[in-house]
Amino acid sequence: MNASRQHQPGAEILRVDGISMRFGGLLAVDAVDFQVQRGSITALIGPNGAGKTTVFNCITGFYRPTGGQISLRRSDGSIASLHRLKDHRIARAGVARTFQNIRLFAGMTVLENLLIAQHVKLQKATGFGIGAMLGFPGYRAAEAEAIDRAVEWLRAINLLDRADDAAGGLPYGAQRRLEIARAMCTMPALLCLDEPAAGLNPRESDDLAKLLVSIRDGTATRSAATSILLIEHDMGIVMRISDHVVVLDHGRKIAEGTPEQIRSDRHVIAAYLGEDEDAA
Ligand SMILES: Nc1ncnc2c1ncn2[C@@H]1O[C@H](COP(=O)(O)OP(=O)(O)OP(=O)(O)O)[C@@H](O)[C@H]1O
Repeated sequence: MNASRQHQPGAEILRVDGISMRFGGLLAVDAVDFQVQRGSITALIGPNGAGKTTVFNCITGFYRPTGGQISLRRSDGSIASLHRLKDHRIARAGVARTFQNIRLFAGMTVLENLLIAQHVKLQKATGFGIGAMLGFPGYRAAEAEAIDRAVEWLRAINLLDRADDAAGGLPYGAQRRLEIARAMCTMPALLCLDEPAAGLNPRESDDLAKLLVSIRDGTATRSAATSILLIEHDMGIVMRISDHVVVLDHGRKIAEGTPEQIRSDRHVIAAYLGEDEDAA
């Protein structure tokens, strides 16, 4: 599968401008810039401790960056300044994420996990009022839509036959796919995935790669094509599905480009081999 595509310059959905994050005396992220093009898969890679998760946490509002700006350009052209928003507002602005460790509601069913992800949309349908309890038509319509969307995603991740099973009882690879489906049920403009292939066997990794490409292209369900930013250590997946790769080392961006460019970049090779660059 050669998933890489060309993109129009300036069609970015996310712009990260010089963000820095300091923890006491440690500058974990140092003036990092990059963009995510609309309809692309962008991978953030780098050795352990490079600052990838910290950048993610700044984008998704878990940390407020010490410096710099993060802007999300929505499809209507409006811009959300993510560095100024709290995490729940960032989610509402159209950014969904998954975590390194699976965070499903293990005791709830597979279907319930996908419905609960949509509670904000359901609340909105009744103006965050009592309409849900009274069964107002607006709420009923939104509820039917939420179920349809959940079923579509269950089909896309091959878990329709497990809809009523407890999420915690699914095999690990299926739980990872369910997490992604749960994030997609919020209909994000940008999907941020933190090490989605961690712990997967080769077949599960292959399924994941196909799922991510179909999310990018909008062919997984009837929902729109969705831009993806992912942190991933599995270089097989990164090189196979990414349109653009950004490489961090010691909190700084050391390279970016297509998978082919990154594969042969001497700074990247040196960082992964742990060599002193001057000696490389
Ligand atoms: N909350 C925090 N408080 C203090 N230091 C932190 C905090 N979070 C991260 N760090 C430090 O910031 C640096 C970057 O960590 P980060 O987790 O962002 O790296 P990473 O590239 O995601 O690494 P990995 O691939 O191992 O997950 C590390 O030195 C880490 O110890």
